[in-house]
Amino acid sequence: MTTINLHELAALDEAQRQALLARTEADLSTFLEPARRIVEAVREEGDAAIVRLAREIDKVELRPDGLLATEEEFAAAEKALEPEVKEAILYAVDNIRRFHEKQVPEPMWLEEIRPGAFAGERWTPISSVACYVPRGKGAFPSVMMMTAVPAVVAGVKEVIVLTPATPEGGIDAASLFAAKASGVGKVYRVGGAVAVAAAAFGTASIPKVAKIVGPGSPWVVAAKRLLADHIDTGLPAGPSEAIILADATANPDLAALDLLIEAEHGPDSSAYLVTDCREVAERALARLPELIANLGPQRREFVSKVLGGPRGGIVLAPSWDEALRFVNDYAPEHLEVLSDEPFAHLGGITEAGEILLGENSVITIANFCLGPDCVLPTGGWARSFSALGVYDFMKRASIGYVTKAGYGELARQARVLATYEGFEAHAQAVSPLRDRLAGRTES
Ligand SMILES: NC(=O)c1ccc[n+]([C@@H]2O[C@H](COP(=O)([O-])OP(=O)(O)OC[C@H]3O[C@@H](n4cnc5c(N)ncnc54)[C@H](O)[C@@H]3O)[C@@H](O)[C@H]2O)c1
Ligand SMILES: N[C@H](CO)Cc1c[nH]c[nH+]1
Ligand SMILES: [Zn+2]
Repeated sequence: MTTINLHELAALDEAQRQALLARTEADLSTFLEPARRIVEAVREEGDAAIVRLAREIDKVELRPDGLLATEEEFAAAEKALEPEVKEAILYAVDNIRRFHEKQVPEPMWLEEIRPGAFAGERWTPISSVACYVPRGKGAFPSVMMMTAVPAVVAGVKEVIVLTPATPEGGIDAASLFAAKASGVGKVYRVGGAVAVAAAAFGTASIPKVAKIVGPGSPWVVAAKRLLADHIDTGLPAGPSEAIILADATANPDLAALDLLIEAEHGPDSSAYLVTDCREVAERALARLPELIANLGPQRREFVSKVLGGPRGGIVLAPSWDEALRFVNDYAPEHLEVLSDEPFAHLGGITEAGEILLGENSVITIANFCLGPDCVLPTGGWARSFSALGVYDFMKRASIGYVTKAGYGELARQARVLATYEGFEAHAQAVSPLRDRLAGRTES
């Protein structure tokens, strides 16, 4: 029998409230040291370490020259999959592509900021990126699509995928099919901290890349933290988390149903139903046991651990403002707003990776096929990071152009500031000496 937490916010002191806001990623202490040993092994031994660590950690036999998925494996995956799974993947890829194509910025803009002073920006794709697709507590063709599609839309030349092998040494069939549908052909069987290190340093068979994106277990998160000086590790995406925010008009049964969605990812996930309505809280609480009983043993164990543990359950706020304050302090990865008037609440929500409005906008739909990316900042990082998108696969260069006519005024102002900061060469470069060296009359 699962015990589900009912936290009455008004009865908590500040320390107890802060404890509810904490996430698994806040304490990586048990992962960092072993992850450091893994990273060093991959740096020193390359593919040999990948094979050895796959055997030791994942109990799977790999060949150093067999890490890359073959054409035969892609073909076999396509053959093995049920038509309805392939159709759903193609449908999702289409929506995800449509959404991300909307994000593509103008390649360049240039404005005349002052007479003769032009300034702007040019966007170009990052040259090489690794998409990490988890496969520990389940396969994630969804993450394959959500990472690969924006990379391809952005125009990244070298997109590779890193994903743990199946226990038989293969690669999940739907993930392979999704890679191909997304426009990516290089999929390597390597996972966890090993994969992050391989992307950072490169090995004989895996190319070193400029950036790694994609969510993962604390092993992946720990390795990214250790390797942040070697590779761009992008937005922090760790164990999944969600808040269902429900007002008095919400259907409590749906609130209970949707609370289980992200809680089932694993015991390290976080999930809260936040409401200011006691009736919604109590009716959802009463409904949960039967919904949990519908799940298989593993998912039942995960949701029970989350909803009865330190990072889950129902939060009853003394007012709607307090409910909103809790949500904004938490900065959830996924936020589902259950209300007859969900748009009325949008203005009060300032910190969330994804905001899904109303009872039809179910987290499940957004996780798989609505279009926006399901790779989102966790651990409170939604305060400053955004959902994965085309921008994560591109960078901007500032562009400047000063005409002969514009030069004089800009040079005068710059010389004053350079002199104030004590930069003599800076000042000299825009002094009358420049005019003489350029063979023109003083400006
Ligand atoms: N934030 C997001 O956008 C998002 C999206 C999807 C999934 N997720 C999260 O990603 C995570 C996926 O985790 P997962 O476990 O399913 O897959 P994973 O691929 O991230 O982790 C499995 C790998 O971790 C490594 N590992 C496992 N045990 C280890 C040990 N004892 N020592 C060293 N390495 C070890 C292994 O290499 C293994 O292959 C989940 O927490 C899920 O909630 C987040
Ligand atoms: N909820 C995950 C992001 O936190 C995405 C996902 C994919 N499959 C199931 N869920
Ligand atoms: Zn999910």
